[in-house]
Amino acid sequence: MIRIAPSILSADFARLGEDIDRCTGADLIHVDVMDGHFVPNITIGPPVVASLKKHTSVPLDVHLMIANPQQYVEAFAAAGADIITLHAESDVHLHRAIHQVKALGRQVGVSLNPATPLCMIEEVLPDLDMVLIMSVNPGFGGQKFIDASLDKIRRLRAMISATGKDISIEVDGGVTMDNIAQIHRAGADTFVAGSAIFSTPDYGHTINALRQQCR
Ligand SMILES: O=C(CO)[C@H](O)[C@H](O)COP(=O)(O)O
Repeated sequence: MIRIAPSILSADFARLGEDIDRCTGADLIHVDVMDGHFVPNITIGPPVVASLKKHTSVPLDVHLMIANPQQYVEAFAAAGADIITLHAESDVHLHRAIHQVKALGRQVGVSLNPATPLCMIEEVLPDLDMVLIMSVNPGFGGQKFIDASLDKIRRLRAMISATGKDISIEVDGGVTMDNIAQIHRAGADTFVAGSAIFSTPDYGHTINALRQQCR
């Protein structure tokens, strides 16, 4: 399975619906929620997710880069998030937060910043639908892929195989036409791409081309 998830962080926020419509062939729409505390940028909240849910049938992959995620999980689930991803660094009670998302009937992911080791999620890995490896320091689009992420993805794929469960590896940050095949070979199956898609004239064509690079 290969999934391409355009990150709307790089879209035109004044034309969000139109930009999403132009993402033909997208498997997920990646929604970056930033609060100015956990990351040094501020983006959007549940009302925008609710509007997107009415606008598109593509599943919404909501990435919470926020402090106190447990406080907001219910609002994002009610707004229509299909996948809710929390940061391991953002909640000391990660097990409780994960099970809060599952109890709301949503798929759950946990994300790790580049400096966070995989052992942070060892105990909860079997409970997850997805692990999101940040391959840039979160907060901004258009950054360069951190090469050390490749080895981290390989090691995570081995950890997941040992669980015997079907858990996705999503990679976010600096994914381009030139490196997506290598990231896929390392073990990732879900690819967030912001500037690589929204800086091109034909988003659907670029999404298809990114997918073809992995074949
Ligand atoms: O989470 C993010 C930044 O924190 C973005 O999703 C990510 O950076 C995508 O942008 P690009 O593909 O341009 O690197």
